Amino acid sequence: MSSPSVWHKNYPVAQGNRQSPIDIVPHQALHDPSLGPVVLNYDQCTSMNITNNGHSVVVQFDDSDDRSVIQGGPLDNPYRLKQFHFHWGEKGCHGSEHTVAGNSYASELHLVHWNAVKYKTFGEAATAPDGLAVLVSLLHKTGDDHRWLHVITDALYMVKFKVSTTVNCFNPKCLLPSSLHYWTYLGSLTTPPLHESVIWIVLREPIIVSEKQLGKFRMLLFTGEEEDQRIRMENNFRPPQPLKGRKVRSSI
Ligand SMILES: NS(=O)(=O)N=C1NCCCN1
Ligand SMILES: [Zn+2]
Repeated sequence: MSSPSVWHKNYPVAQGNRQSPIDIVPHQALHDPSLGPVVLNYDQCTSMNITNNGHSVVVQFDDSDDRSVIQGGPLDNPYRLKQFHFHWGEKGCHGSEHTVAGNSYASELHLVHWNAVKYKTFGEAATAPDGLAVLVSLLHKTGDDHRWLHVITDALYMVKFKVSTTVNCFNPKCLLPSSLHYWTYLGSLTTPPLHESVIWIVLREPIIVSEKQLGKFRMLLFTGEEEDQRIRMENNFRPPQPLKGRKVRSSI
């Protein structure tokens, strides 16, 4: 994938008014008492496979019905879970896309949902201003393993190259922190085509992961087995973008 600094050449919206990620400044966020809790109804068995798609590792879900949805919070409809994926760095505490008061985390989990009430397909929703909702878990590196992340990190060796393997009955609720307090703002996809179609819901509390678990993400490759070059998949994060007058609201 090309560098974020040149994306605007092919995707002028990269310099738009609601781009993501952003730096979240907690004391500048507006507490909005009308913001209710986000409600997650993730059916256990809609996960299907884990894929190295050449720029991240993605767990896909069966989104043919409303078994796994998010609703409430800033959302006017239930949004259907389609996939989750991660962004990470090459070392230390860099790798998240959103930052909090200028501080980045080692990695960031994106749970991608689409508004199947208003739109017929994910593709259609992905170009609509209220089409997508992405729930974010920030991954903080300390010493301890995350007890459930190992289910994903233990499968990564099977998708070292750009391939896919099955993942059954994985409920991503286990990758969220105990508190569902969040910041929310209107933004975009953080990868091309950078559509300005995402309602972002960033959970305030990070989850704790270990260096060993992060290391397993970093041994993934951007390249396929048949390619001569072996390019490690790391630093697949876009840096914070200008706020352009947007307001970030807080649930608490
Ligand atoms: N990092 S992101 O904003 O979630 N970007 C995405 N691009 C395509 C499909 C889903 N998500
Ligand atoms: Zn993402």
